[in-house]
Amino acid sequence: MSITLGPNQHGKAEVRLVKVDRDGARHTIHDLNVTTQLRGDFAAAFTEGDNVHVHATDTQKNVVYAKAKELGITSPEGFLLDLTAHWAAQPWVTGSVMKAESYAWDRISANDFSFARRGQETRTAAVNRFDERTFVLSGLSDLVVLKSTGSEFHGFPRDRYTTLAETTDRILATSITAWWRWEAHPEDWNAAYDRIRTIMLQTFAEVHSLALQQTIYEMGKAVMEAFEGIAEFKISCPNKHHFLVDLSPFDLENPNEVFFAADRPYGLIEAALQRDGSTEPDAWASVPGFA
Ligand SMILES: O=c1[nH]c(=O)c2[nH]c(=O)[nH]c2[nH]1
Repeated sequence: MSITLGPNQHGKAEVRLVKVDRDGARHTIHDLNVTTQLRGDFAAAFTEGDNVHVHATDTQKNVVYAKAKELGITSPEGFLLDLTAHWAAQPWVTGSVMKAESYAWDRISANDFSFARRGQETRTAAVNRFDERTFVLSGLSDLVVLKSTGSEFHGFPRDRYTTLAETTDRILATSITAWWRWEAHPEDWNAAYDRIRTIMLQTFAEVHSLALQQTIYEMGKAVMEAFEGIAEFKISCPNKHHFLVDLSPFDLENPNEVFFAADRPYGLIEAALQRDGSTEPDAWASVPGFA
């Protein structure tokens, strides 16, 4: 009996790429999850552990980031064709498969550099009756927003464990989960929801952020200023880090254009805002994570 190696391929899966086109003040973003796989004369790596032909998956990842900078992205198909052409020209490669998921973002009103991810969020509500008292909570979850500039983070303490560089221009991105408690009901629940969502998005877009902490506080404050009937506002926001890719090994500059969108770990910033310091712990008892 002989065992032979059949079809095989190797590559990097789920390369999270965010490319910001910074042509003037109005930015455009491309948010892709790219998977690359090569086929060709690579059998020896499987059968012998001989890597002499292997295009390392790490190299394949680097090509994704470098080509995003060198050639730009106009469509997922166009970008994948560019990657395919690159690999077709390399030795030992006889075939490949390049795949991408593309996440769509809508511009937040007229803002030049703030976006909300399309079609992700959930509107939430909870009515909790407790000892003859009825509490109404409204909220939303998974409202994903990103601004490609207008965000800084510096001035934090440094000690021997601190490695984070200070920045005056970074991507700020988060997925908003928020709840608010109504002390007085609005006239129209649906209109109130739409308005609150808009206020949160506008505030995210317009506040020049010195920290995600500041941004989420300002969002809650703006909502509570617009709706006197809201007595408490609670918000939980992961800081979805976007790391600038170092393209200098490829002799490319990267002036805040090509980013690695990391999924974990993430910062987690949470806050509760209260009108006149009032809180009703019973009202929150049934909302996980928001006790
Ligand atoms: O907006 C931020 N808040 C933080 O508390 C923090 N910590 C960190 O590493 N990056 C950031 N960003």
